[in-house]
Amino acid sequence: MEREWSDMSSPLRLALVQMNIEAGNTESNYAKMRAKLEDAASLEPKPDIVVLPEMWNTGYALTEIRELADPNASRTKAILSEFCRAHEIVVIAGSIAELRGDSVTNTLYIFDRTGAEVAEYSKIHLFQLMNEHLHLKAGDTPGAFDLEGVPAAAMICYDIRFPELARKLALSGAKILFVPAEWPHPRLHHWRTLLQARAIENQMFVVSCNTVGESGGSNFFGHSMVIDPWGEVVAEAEEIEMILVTEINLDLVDEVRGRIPVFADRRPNIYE
Ligand SMILES: O=C(O)CCC(=O)C(=O)O
Repeated sequence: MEREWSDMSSPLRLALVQMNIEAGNTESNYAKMRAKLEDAASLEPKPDIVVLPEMWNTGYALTEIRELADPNASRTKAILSEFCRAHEIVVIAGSIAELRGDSVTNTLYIFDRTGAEVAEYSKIHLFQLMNEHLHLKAGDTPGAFDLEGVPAAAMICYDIRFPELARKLALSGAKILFVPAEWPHPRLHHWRTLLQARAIENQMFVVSCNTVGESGGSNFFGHSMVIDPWGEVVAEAEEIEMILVTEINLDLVDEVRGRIPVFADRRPNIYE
């Protein structure tokens, strides 16, 4: 019998595609992504959700990003929607550089098992250290969405430095936070600590998918991670191209929230 997503007692099988991205070479990146998606779909057992990293279509080729970005995400949407429908898999489609009118956004799409687009989220906090603010347009809407009955949310890379955004998403009910990223050396310590902190303080699963290897002059360390609502690392990738596979049970969110009632104990009238 087909499993109901709203049946939280069933484990969810996750596959995180940690890959190297060739900055500026969209053809190579689309071809590689298609091959990795097929690899993920052929895993036994088949994953429920496949997660992709940040800006996988272009990498950080920011000075030529207008020419490279996918106009209205149409190429990306066609490929991913068809993949999801064919394999009955949900895809958290990392993010892509998308041309919208005169601007380029760093936008994440989510497709359900029928291939329907569930939600989109554009990165709210642009990373000045890598000049994102000079080339990209920031989003202004938090990424909360419903994944076939599961309250979920997304942030992109640098966004995880902003606990107030994660808290807002948790308060909206999110039990699982997806974080596509292109997070480079030397800040592995920040990456691991911030992801664990977001999981602990909000008592939710954090599922982060990073890129790996040299790209556009930066070195990305991988270490994609799945962290449970206690802050325990359920799975962590190495510094190589790989698909990180694991299972989670969303029941744990309610259990942890029941044991330490952080949300009930908040006193927002004092600090908000
Ligand atoms: O915050 C960081 O250290 C890395 C962020 C980043 O690389 C990004 O947002 O693309």
